[in-house]
Amino acid sequence: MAVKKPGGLAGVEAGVTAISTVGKDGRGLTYRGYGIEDLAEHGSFEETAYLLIRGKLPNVDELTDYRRKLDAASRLPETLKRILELLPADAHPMEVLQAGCVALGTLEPESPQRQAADLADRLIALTGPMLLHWYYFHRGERVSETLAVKSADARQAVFKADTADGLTEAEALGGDEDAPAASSAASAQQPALATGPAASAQQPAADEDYTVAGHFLYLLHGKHAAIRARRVFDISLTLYAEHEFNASTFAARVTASTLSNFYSCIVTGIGTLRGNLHGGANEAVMELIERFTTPEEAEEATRARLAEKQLIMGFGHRVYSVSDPRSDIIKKWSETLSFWSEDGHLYPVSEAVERVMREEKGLFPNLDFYSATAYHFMGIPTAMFTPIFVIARLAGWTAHIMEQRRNNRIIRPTAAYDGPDNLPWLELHARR
Ligand SMILES: CC(=O)SCCNC(=O)CCNC(=O)[C@H](O)C(C)(C)COP(=O)(O)OP(=O)(O)OC[C@H]1O[C@@H](n2cnc3c(N)ncnc32)[C@H](O)[C@@H]1OP(=O)(O)O
Ligand SMILES: O=C([O-])CC(=O)C(=O)O
Repeated sequence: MAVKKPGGLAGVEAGVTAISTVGKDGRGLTYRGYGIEDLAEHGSFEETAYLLIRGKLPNVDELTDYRRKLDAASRLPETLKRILELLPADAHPMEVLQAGCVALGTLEPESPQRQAADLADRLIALTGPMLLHWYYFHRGERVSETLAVKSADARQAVFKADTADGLTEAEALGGDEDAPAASSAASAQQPALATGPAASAQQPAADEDYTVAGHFLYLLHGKHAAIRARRVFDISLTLYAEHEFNASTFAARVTASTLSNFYSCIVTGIGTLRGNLHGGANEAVMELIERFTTPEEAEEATRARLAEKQLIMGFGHRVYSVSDPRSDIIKKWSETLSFWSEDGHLYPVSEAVERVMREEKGLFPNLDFYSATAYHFMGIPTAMFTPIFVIARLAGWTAHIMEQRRNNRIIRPTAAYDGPDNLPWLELHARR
């Protein structure tokens, strides 16, 4: 008998939400009524996280306070550092985050004084430092201690550089560094950088210049990153922040529906995000495309893989049928970053894979596809791509956990049984 393809709950309306809409007309995405294009172009990740968790965009004072709060929350407790240091160097980074999250839950448990929104802020601020502390500890450094001291000065310098009068576009795009590797193409095709945290007219005072994106890149590289990298990283966090009833969010809601605690919901989310059909796809994309040096090679290999019925990671989507609007945004930024990267050829290589997927399968790239090269061009190790997704999605998970708790009923569907029936009892000695 042929095995039926599982339904995977496709098309099933499994609940109600006021947090986001995905795939209206096959392509749209909104967070609490705001279009993803506006959030990515005009907003920052901190504004997005605030919006998702607190239900409204922050005003100037609220944003200043929120950045200050996240900055203060980004210091790792000593006990947590020691726990992270005990984890093996070859542990999976997503398990490091799960372990870190569980450990934090024992050190700073949920309570009436420490509720979901505050715990989410703490985790959003602390997930990057947790990952990088573990990562650098095994390379002989205790990064979060040394760099936390330096970072206050660095942030001042970054702020002054970003807002200084007379900064040319090229200087602003290049931050404190180099010229692009392919400058003529770069100046012709860069998306505008005039908005967002670096250039916003409402930029808070220098000591509130903390951003999750800037802090992560600073801790990773040990120096402040170019403005363009901080901006693109920030945009990617906004794009990754929320996506309705995707698998990890739904899993977190299932955990919330049993009245479990906040940390357990988040650990569920991290475990579900890890798989290659979901968040793990951005790493799988990188592992594939970095094998190719030319578009022709990529095209040939993609066709061969499709002929073998292999999946090409970073393509397709359960809900979008026309395109993933987040992909259009991150694709442009990946191209821009490619001009400054020694590995810039990976952008035309990616385009070649996209071309074949459209031609052969009618499939479009999802957010994970061009995020991979965007992160790679920023010098981020591939193993950190999915953990970065966690930092962003903490905002969406939290919004959903809070929503589930506000109007809860345990999530417990039924299954159609197709196993054996009416078997006679077998005594122990009679079993084979
Ligand atoms: C941020 C995110 O998490 S986005 C998702 C990231 N995941 C990936 O990129 C993994 C690759 N993509 C996939 O596996 C799927 O498209 C998913 C998991 C995203 C969606 O899965 P589903 O909605 O169940 O789609 P389904 O698997 O039924 O695909 C429909 C058809 O397209 C094919 N298809 C879908 N995606 C791909 C792909 N990436 N490569 C090749 N073929 C594909 C399927 O094989 C299937 O073909 P069939 O009808 O001949 O069996
Ligand atoms: O919605 C989904 O199934 C997967 C996705 O794109 C996301 O979680 O961002």
